[in-house]
Amino acid sequence: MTQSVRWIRNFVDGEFADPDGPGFPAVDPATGAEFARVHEADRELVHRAVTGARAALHNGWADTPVRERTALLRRAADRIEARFEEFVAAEVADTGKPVTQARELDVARAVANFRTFADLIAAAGQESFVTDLPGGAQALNYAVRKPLGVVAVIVPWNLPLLLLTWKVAPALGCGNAVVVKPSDQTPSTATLLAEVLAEVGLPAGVYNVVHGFGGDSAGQYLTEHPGIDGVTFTGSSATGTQVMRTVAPRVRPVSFELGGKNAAIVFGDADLDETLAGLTRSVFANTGQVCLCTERVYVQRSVFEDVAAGLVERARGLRLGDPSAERTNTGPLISPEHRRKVLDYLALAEEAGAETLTGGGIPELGPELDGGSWLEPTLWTGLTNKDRPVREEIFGPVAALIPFDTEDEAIALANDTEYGLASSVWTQDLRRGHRVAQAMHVGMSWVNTWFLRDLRSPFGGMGLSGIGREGGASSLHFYTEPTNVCVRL
Ligand SMILES: NC(=O)C1=CN([C@@H]2O[C@H](COP(=O)(O)OP(=O)(O)OC[C@H]3O[C@@H](n4cnc5c(N)ncnc54)[C@H](O)[C@@H]3O)[C@@H](O)[C@H]2O)C=CC1
Ligand SMILES: O=C(O)/C=C/C=C(\O)C(=O)O
Repeated sequence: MTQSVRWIRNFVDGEFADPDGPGFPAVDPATGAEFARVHEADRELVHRAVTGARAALHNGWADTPVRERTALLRRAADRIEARFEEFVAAEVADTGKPVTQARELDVARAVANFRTFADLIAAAGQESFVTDLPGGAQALNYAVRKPLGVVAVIVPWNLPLLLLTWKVAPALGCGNAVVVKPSDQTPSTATLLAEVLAEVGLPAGVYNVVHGFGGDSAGQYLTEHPGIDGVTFTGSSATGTQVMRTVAPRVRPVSFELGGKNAAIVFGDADLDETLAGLTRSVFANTGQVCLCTERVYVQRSVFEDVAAGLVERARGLRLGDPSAERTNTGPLISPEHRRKVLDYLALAEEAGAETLTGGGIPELGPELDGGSWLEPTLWTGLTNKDRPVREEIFGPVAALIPFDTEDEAIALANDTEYGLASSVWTQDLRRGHRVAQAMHVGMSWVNTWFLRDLRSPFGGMGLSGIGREGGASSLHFYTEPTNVCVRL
């Protein structure tokens, strides 16, 4: 008896569309096994999603009272909690990430994203100014914030649900309709979210999902569509550039969170244990596939050997293996293609004369995981800022350790990059911590911690790392357009 195929479907105008082609495979990166087929949206389906979104705005969603929209966000959070383990299982199947991480980071953050933006939007006020005029008269200026409109939400595969809800929650809360294009590699949780949002009463057409690839597929069809009013995108800098070109003729606003080549600076006075624990997270979390991950570790010469030895020990202690096992804390890379890219950087590092302190190869994890995209956590010394593995985003469980002598030298080395996303500074001298953190040419600068998030704070990068910020008031600004009203009193 042939088993029936499990389909991951597009959600358009309040309904799951029936698959009408061969689709493409959904593959478990831990094993390499196909577990479902994904319905690739064609141009016509993307068009239906965008026009359905526009109709939903006109049919009342954009004018729904804020208290109803925020109540809906809260119900969505409750419903994700009720279906928590389904979301965890879907995220683990798509990414191969450890189940513990999916629970503690990815799905927990999805709930927090909905609740935080419900709170923020419910409490948001509006700008107003009283303007003094000659002769004692006055005018009142106030800005009314309106939804941006139909927002294209394009997200990558590394933190699929976290990044999706980070954008969808404020977008919906501000009264927009969205068309979501998840990565072809991680289609499941966006689809599950469609079920949840329908269950909690979101009107048809307000949330749409179109599956597919980038160029010549759903991503391009969506960004080319004249009916979208803005794009929020997280992914590579190269794709960000492409999206920007596509929307430029129609002058649509973009919010881009792109790549990083993030530095950590470790001073001689840093608490060694705390620093090693922090660096282990910042280099290897999610197998190095977080835009915030550290790939350059600058260490003051006096503690270089201790930091290198300690980090090697901790890297070797990471537990790669079956993602569903509670003890596993490190998963595979997302795909064979991505592992090929990371392996190419390993070869480049060797050519540049790097010493590999640990890792550098493909681990043997047993026959069940042989088809997965596994890679050993890897640390190098002997590279400089001139070498490509120290200049280009690798997006894997790898970092270069580089010594420095003075604070000024550390700042110069860390800022010697075209990216500008995140940094971390490790020191017990808090004056220095503030000073160096502020000198970093980045959007997010941590001191004695990493990836500690307050969702009210601005998040994003400069240079090749992006345009604009999301989080807190920054999200509310991106997902709305102000109309300033000036009344002569
Ligand atoms: N948050 C981050 O900083 C991320 C960085 N990356 C980096 O990007 C590299 C490539 O990974 P990809 O998955 O190819 O990332 P990507 O940036 O190409 O893809 C991200 C999203 O954009 C879509 N997309 C791609 N081309 C598009 C186009 N022309 N128009 C509209 N949408 C488009 C994709 O389908 C996906 O949903 C990785 O090796 C990594 O270095 C990848 C994922 C996240
Ligand atoms: O905490 C967040 O909102 C986002 C974290 C990570 C990314 O944006 C990323 O890896 O792209």
